[in-house]
Amino acid sequence: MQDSDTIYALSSGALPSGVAVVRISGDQARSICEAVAGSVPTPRQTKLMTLRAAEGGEIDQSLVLFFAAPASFTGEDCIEFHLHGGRATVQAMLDCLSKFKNTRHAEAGEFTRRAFENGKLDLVEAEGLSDIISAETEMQRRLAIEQASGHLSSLYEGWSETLTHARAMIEAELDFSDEDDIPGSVSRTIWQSVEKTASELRQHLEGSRMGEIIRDGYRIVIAGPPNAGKSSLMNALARRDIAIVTEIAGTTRDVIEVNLDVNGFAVRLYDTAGLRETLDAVEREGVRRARALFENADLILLLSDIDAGSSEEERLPDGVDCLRIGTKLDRVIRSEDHEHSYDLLISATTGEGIETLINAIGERLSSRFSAASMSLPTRERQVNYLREALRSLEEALAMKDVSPEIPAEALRNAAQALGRITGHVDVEDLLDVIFSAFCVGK
Ligand SMILES: Nc1nc2c(c(=O)[nH]1)N(C=O)[C@@H](CNc1ccc(C(=O)N[C@@H](CCC(=O)O)C(=O)O)cc1)CN2
Ligand SMILES: Nc1nc2c(ncn2[C@@H]2O[C@H](COP(=O)(O)OP(=O)(O)OP(=O)(O)O)[C@@H](O)[C@H]2O)c(=O)[nH]1
Ligand SMILES: [Mg+2]
Repeated sequence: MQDSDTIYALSSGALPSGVAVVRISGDQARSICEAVAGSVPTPRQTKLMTLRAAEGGEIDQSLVLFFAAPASFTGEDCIEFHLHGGRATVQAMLDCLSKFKNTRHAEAGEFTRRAFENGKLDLVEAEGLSDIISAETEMQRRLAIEQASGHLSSLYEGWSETLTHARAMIEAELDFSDEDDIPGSVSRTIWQSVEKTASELRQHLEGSRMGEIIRDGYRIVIAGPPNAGKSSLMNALARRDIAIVTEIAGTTRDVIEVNLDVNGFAVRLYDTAGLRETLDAVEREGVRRARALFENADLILLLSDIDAGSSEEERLPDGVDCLRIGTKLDRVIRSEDHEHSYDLLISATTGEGIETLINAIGERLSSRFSAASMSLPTRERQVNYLREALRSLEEALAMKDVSPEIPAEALRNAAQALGRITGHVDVEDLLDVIFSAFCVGK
C-alpha cells in the first residue's frame, strides 16, 4: 500500500440508490478518466459521458466532474462519476477502476486524510467532518459544523500563539538579563496574558462534559423498587414495546438501553432491575448492574408506586441529579395528597404526566447547554490535550517567580499540547487511529 497510489471508493450511501458517486483521487485520476470516458471534462463543470470498461463494454451513462489539483477536496486531482445507483453498475465501475496501475480502493477516511496531509483542513476540522456524517440529532449536527468550520481550531491556535510569544519573551529576558534592551516590565504583561489563557482554557474545559453529552448522549437511568413501573415508563418514553412488563416483581434483570431524541439532544435511557435484597443470583446481578449505572448517570429517575407508600430511600451517589417520580397515578383517588412527596406524578397506563417529564428533561438539557457556547471540545483526545496544556500553564504560573527556565519549558509543553489537537505539531503516530474511525469514501 502506497500513499502515492491513486485511490477510489463509493462515496455516497447504501445501494441501491437513485445516484451513486464514485470518487477518485490522485495522479492517475486524469488518465483513468480519459480511458473510461474518452476525455477529461473542463474542471468543475459536470458533463454527461458514456463510461466504458477496457474491453469496450458500456458501464453507464454518467455525469463526470473533474477537480484539478490543488483546487479539490483532497488537494489532488479528483474525478467523480455520478452513476445510476444500482449494485451491479457500481460493482462494474469499481472492478473497472481496480485494473488501473498504481490505483487501489481507499481505506476508511483516506480522502480526508489526504486533505489533512495537503493542508486543506486540520485535525479538529477533519474530526468535525466525521461528526457531521455521524450526527443524528440537531445538536450533534450544530456542534459538528462548529468544529468542521474551523472556529474551534482558531481558538486553539490563538492560545498556542499567545503562549509561544510569551515563551519567546521570557527566553529573551533570560538571554539578555544583564543588558538593558528588554525592560523588566515586559514580563508582567506577558504573565497576565498567560494567566488569561489559563482561565479561558479552564472555562473551555468546563464545557467538555456538555460536548460529550451532545456527542455521546445524556444518560438517564430509570431506577426504583421492583414493580414500580420502570419498564412501563421505558416503553412509554420509547413509544415502543421494548422491555417486558409483568405484574411479577423482579421481571427486569438485564439493563435495557434505548436512544431517544429530546429537543435535538441525544438521550440514552436505561431500564434496570428493581432494587431489592434478594437471594436469586440472577436478580442480584441485575441489581448490581443497576447500581453500577448510577455512577455515570446524568439524571436518575427514581420511581416508586404512589400506593405502595414510602419505602426505604435508595442511597444515590453524591451530587447526582435525581427526579423522584410517583407512578400509577391512574389508581390514585386524591393525587393532591401525594404531590408533596414527589417531583412528578405519572401514569404509564394513561400517559398522564409523561409529557411533563419529557419537558423536565428537555429543560435540564437546555439550561445546561445555554451556559455553554457551541465551541466545545467533544472528544477524549481533545480533552486530554487541553488538560495537559492547562496543567503545564499552571506549573508555569506557579514557578514564574522561582526560576525562569522551568516556566519557559512548561509554556513550550502547553503550546505543543494545543498544537497536537489541531495536528500542527507532530501527530504522525495518531493519524491511523483517528482516520480509521471514518467512513470508507470520506
Ligand atoms: N459531489 C460532491 N459533493 C460534496 C463533496 C464532494 O467531495 N463531492 N464534499 C466533500 O466532502 C462536500 C463539499 N466539500 C468540498 C470541499 C472542498 C472542495 C474543493 O474543491 N475545494 C477547493 C476549491 C475551493 C473553492 O473553489 O472555493 C480547494 O479547497 O482548493 C470541494 C468540495 C459535500 N458535498
Ligand atoms: N394501573 C397502572 N399499572 C401500571 C402502571 N405502570 C405499570 N403498571 C403495572 O405494574 C406492573 C409492574 O410494571 P413494570 O413496568 O413491569 O414494573 P418494573 O418496575 O419494571 O418492575 P421490575 O422489572 O420487576 O423491577 C405491571 O403489571 C404493569 O402493568 C400504571 O401507570 N398504572
Ligand atoms: Mg422492569
